[in-house]
Amino acid sequence: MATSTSAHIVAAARHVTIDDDAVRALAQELMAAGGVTALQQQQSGMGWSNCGWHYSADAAASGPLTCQFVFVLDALNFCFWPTPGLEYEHLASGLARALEADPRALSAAVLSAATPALLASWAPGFALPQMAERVSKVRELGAVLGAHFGGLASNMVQAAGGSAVNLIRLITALLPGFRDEAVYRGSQVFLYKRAQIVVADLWAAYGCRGADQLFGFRDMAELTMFADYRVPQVLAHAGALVYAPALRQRIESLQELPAGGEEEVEIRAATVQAVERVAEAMKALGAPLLSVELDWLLWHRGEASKDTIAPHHRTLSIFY
Ligand SMILES: Nc1nc2c(c(CN[C@H]3C=C[C@H](O)[C@@H]3O)cn2[C@@H]2O[C@H](COP(=O)(O)O)[C@@H](O)[C@H]2O)c(=O)[nH]1
Repeated sequence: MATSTSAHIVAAARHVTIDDDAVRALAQELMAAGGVTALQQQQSGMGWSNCGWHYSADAAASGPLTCQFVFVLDALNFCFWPTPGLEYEHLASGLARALEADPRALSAAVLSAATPALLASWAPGFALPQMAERVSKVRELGAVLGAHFGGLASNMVQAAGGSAVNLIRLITALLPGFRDEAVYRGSQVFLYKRAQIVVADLWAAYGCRGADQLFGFRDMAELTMFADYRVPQVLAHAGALVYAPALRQRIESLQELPAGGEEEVEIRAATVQAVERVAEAMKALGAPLLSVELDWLLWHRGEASKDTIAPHHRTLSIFY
């Protein structure tokens, strides 16, 4: 769904285009840089090591805590940029420390009664932007897990029966905070960044299993990349995304783009499409990667270069 609706937008876009020569060049560069092997390294570590988090014991035993952690983390995995220096990994490591201190730290009861003080304790030293919004996202998650799944996100995952698409449908049906949708010139577009990243992070955290195992999925190939603000920054730097001069000027002068506006939706849709095309180009070069795997490669690349390349777009979002 995310792929098809974003394709229509790219065809009609006025502010963003995709440069297919740059797409091919980026694919070649990723191949030359050992993209696939770096990915395999990431896949084993999956960046979890960069959160200083040691729940591999729980994940190896197919425990429920890793799953609970991922759902809470990705319910909050948006819009860090308003707080200088705040990054995803600060929240990830803060949540991990909370769990290590008390395995009940992310129970549905605790989540349902979340307060700004509790969330602040998950990112010590940083003022989380949009705190009221973040508290409501955590309370929403706690209430739904308590009402429908015995308090455990792992029960929600089991209800999806090994299908990533079913899990995304469950998440977006029950948790309004994950309904990352827009109306672009009268047509509905589904981006579902956090709903998809929950599934991909679960898959990675439990060791990229097949559908025959708990926390495994048979249809990860159906997912798109996660339309955030870091990957478009990497694609624009590579010339794969080309912004109209007026838009480029707004982004480079750090002017905010309104959420749901034409420019923001075109950036996100073109990012989804451009990554699909890079994946196609890498497949043609002999490196068949899932869009989610290519996403991680590009995201980690963005983390490494974010302060040296042109700035990312700034939208005060709750979706990414
Ligand atoms: N497309 C995509 N966007 C991702 C992620 C992640 C973290 N996942 C990795 C972490 C451990 C595992 O290795 C996962 O792979 C965060 N974001 C988004 O980036 C944005 C910037 O965040 P920062 O630079 O912190 O401020 C923000 O919108 C945030 O929502 C991803 O993987 N892909």
